[in-house]
Amino acid sequence: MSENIQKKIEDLREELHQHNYNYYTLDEPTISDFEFDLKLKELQELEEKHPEFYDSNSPTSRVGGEITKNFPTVQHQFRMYSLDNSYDFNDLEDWEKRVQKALNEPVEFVAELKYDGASISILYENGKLKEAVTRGDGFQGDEITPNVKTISEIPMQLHGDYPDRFFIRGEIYLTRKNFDKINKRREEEGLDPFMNPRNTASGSLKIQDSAEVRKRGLSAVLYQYISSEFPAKTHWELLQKAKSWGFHISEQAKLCKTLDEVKAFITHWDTARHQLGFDIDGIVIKVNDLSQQRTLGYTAKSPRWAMAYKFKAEKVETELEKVTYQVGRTGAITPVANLKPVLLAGTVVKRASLHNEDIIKKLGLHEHDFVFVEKGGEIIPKIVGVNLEKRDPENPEIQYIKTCPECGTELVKIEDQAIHFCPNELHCPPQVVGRMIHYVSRKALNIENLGSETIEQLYREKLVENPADFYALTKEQLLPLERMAEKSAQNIISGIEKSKEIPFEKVLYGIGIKHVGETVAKKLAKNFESIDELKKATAAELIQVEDIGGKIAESIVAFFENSENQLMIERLKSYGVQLEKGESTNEVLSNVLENKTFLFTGKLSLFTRDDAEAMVEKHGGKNISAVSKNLNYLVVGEKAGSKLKKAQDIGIIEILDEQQFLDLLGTPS
Ligand SMILES: NC(=O)c1ccc[n+]([C@@H]2O[C@H](COP(=O)([O-])OP(=O)(O)OC[C@H]3O[C@@H](n4cnc5c(N)ncnc54)[C@H](O)[C@@H]3O)[C@@H](O)[C@H]2O)c1
Ligand SMILES: [Zn+2]
Repeated sequence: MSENIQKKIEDLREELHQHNYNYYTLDEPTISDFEFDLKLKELQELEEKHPEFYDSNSPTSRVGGEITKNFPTVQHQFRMYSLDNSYDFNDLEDWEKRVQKALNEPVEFVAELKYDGASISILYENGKLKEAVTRGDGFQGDEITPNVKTISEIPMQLHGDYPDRFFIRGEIYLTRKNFDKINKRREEEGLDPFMNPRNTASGSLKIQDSAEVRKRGLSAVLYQYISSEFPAKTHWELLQKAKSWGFHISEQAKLCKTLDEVKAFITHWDTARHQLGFDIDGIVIKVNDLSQQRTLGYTAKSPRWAMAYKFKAEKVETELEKVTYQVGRTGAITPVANLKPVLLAGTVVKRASLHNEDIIKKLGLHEHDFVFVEKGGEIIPKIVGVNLEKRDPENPEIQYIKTCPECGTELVKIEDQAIHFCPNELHCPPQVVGRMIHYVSRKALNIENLGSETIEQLYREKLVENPADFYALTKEQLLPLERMAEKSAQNIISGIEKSKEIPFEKVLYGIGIKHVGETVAKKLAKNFESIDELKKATAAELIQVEDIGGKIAESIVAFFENSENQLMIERLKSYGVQLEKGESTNEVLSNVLENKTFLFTGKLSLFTRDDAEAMVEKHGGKNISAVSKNLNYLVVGEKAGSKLKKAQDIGIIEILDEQQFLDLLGTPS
């Protein structure tokens, strides 16, 4: 019996650890927050009943995030906690009773919107933004100051009578408008859209290049002042002060004298939230008086003086009109449920994604079923169940299609993948267009002004069918297209012309050989002088190249065996596209670093990481991505964190500062 319970507890812990990792580190949760919270609660109850299985590492007693290897690690001077959750008024009333009992005096609350983003702690010294750190595991976080400085709502310089040194905490989030913008751009570049604003905001903060972060257009709201001394007696006053120093605080925060006022606030925002331009996942209720907060204190994971009330995802019932199938630009088939329009979470929903055949089978969908639709963390709502009572027994089960709805080719299903594909890569219309969109995208041939809509039009007019056709286009052919002005036509033509200067490795990525992404293309370009050399290589030879496995090798061979691809390559060559290595890619300055491996960590000030890595290569060395016994040199900038520690532990790795690295190259700085 107790063995069973122990196993159950351990399984739940393991499962929740995995979900934490998906959510906080990968920014790609696989279950809804509600489901996550249910499991956490189940674990909590089991642990309470069985204290013999206590573990301080359990997801019930730790904040779920972690630090990453990509930024300097900073210890939090004041620990960052999570919040206790409640999903109904009963839980909330229980919390209030506990608070009243502990304090035994009147209590006021502040109710605030619970912004759905990523938490941040920012240190200000003498009115200047000094350092911004993520919550991490609550004890230490990633120092991401340059990224946070790109957010215009976070002041670099305060005004008014601010204290000399304090921390301010808040949430970094994305407005729905900026989220849509990002996804529109991704779509134009042929990339998959991001799932939801929360995960995108959190993921954006982890980008290494702050110029790229700036483009994301993040927002911030600040909601907690922390220091060893407080310039006020209540949380509410602190918020007003923070505002006077220049911080963006939530306009909707409300001082509530009673729990009833709090409940009214919650009820109001449960529906009004859909009119906000950003996502909130609940309401946070805090005890206003700071000395009362101190009396209440903290549990292992959360303050006792605060409680989150989380909104449940709204669920509605509607009729399934029919299932249609979309063919993506990579040939992947997505089944889509077309629904009788219904109002859900403030928007009219007509479609829901069904993802793949397995999901349809799992739901056991029949034609014209009445289905339950929910809007969880995802952009597209999802079908979560069927109302069997309303099913007409005459209606047959949904049969998944066997052939491509766009080109009629028989679909294939790749082993251990749930998804069906149309294998007709070269002639299935969405795939043909997808390939051309990929060719012009920023990381490939970077042909500006040639967007996906224009490419679709050109394809419809039968002016282009593969990337080589771009080079035969004339301005006269472009001008009759819808919404095409003289100037934009000219820009497209010059953009195409300019792409002839794009280096070989990018062209190699752009021509769209399956499984050849940016990194593989770079590796190939390094090992083969020209496309002709690459074409001659056998699968066995290709596998000799670092990072090229059997799957990639076979795909490369198959690409060049195809006569249409051969023709396209010859045409690209005749137009002057770079199909062999230019001088810049293999520029060698010396071989002083031959057989030596390098890794850079911390904040570099003499050069950027990209430049440093390029220098290593130009002098015959190699960059590797992790600290291990195979590493010869770790070059450390300011605030190096876990990598430095690990290198010191291994003991045999030479640790250099930036100047010592330059000395090694014999380059005067
Ligand atoms: N779906 C999954 O796989 C998965 C995995 C892990 C966690 N989660 C979700 O994340 C939650 C746990 O995350 P958490 O520990 O960040 O807790 P939380 O999100 O429930 O609450 C704490 C956080 O709320 C934020 N917040 C927003 N507005 C605030 C305000 N006005 N005042 C104070 N804080 C405010 C802060 O960032 C704070 O750290 C779970 O409830 C779960 O729903 C989901
Ligand atoms: Zn097809």
